[in-house]
Amino acid sequence: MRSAVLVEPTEFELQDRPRPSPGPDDVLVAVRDVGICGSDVHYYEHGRIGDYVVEDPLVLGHESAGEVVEVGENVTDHEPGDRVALEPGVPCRRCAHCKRGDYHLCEAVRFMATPPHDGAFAEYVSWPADFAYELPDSVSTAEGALCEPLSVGIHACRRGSVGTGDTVLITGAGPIGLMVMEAARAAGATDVILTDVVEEKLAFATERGADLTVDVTETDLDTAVAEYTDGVGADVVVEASGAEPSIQSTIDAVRRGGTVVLVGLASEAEVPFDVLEVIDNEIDVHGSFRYKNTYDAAIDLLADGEVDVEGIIDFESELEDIDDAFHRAMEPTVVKGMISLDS
Ligand SMILES: NC(=O)C1=CN([C@@H]2O[C@H](COP(=O)(O)OP(=O)(O)OC[C@H]3O[C@@H](n4cnc5c(N)ncnc54)[C@H](O)[C@@H]3O)[C@@H](O)[C@H]2O)C=CC1
Ligand SMILES: CC(=O)[C@H](N)C(=O)O
Repeated sequence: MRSAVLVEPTEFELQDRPRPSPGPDDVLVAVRDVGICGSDVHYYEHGRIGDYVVEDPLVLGHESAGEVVEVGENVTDHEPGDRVALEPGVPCRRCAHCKRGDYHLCEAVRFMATPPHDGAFAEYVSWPADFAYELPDSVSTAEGALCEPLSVGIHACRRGSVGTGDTVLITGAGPIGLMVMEAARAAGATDVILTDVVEEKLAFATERGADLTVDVTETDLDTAVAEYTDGVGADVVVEASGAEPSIQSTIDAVRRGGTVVLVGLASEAEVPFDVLEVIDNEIDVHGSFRYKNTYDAAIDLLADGEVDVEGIIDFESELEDIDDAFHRAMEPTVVKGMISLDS
């Protein structure tokens, strides 16, 4: 089968690898659509993210969906022809975190495209059947693939308890910030503010329904949020840029008693944070790591037309053009590139 393998930083090789055989509890999926995530681009450029280092050739891609072509002998809930979205992190199912339901925090998780585990830029993937979610006819496989970043958005909104009538400030209008906006709207937020440092990203956020956008290179965020909320502050702030000044700004922009959710990964682990403001204003600060139990919700929201994920796709490329696709994905105004496979 055709596989795009990262053999060195900035070097993909198209290899012919053996087609995997599904284990007894697995489905074999013919991959149809895979999103290019910022983390794929980071591995491509630098060969590592923090402690995760690409030491051996690696297949990238963890936002994927396709068609089931074979099922293992124990699989009863899928059959060939089903179209499925693949949840990319499979936990051990036995550790304390898994047993208490926090399977996304499993330290032995096998997460696609995180070294040493291969991802989905390949013709076929064999995957545990219970981490393959059937797509209804109305949901495309491109949308199925984008259930992954949408899941990050849903989990972040759950972590922030976003609810009806809330004003939500999202810092960073990349794919994750935009998916947080979709999830926040679906959770009942009535006012959504997005920030960025790239004008085109903010224009796109406005097109997609942001009530207010703030270019933080030109406008003071505190002042803009205070004006919009009559001096109260945002109910929930979701940080989705990873930029240090943006992380720091969350504390001033949230209302007293409000919630800050940190999603963006800072390039340095230590970011100075005003602890006294957190205490004085009784601000809840939550980390948000990937997601758990979000795929069913994501698919239902897509099927009901409650969220739009396909609108963030800038371009689709074939597996053979993956090098070009990664270069396009690096352009600052591009939100989402996809790799599509036909057979
Ligand atoms: N916690 C988790 O489970 C996950 C975290 N992430 C992280 O979330 C962040 C966002 O992911 P993507 O949208 O894919 O990244 P991205 O890089 O495509 O988007 C980030 C956006 O933030 C903007 N930005 C940069 N500096 C800013 C500032 N000072 N204020 C406001 N906006 C600023 C950029 O122009 C860009 O549009 C990244 O740090 C990524 O690593 C992504 C997936 C899962
Ligand atoms: C941090 C990422 O972008 C990636 N989706 C992951 O969950 O590892």
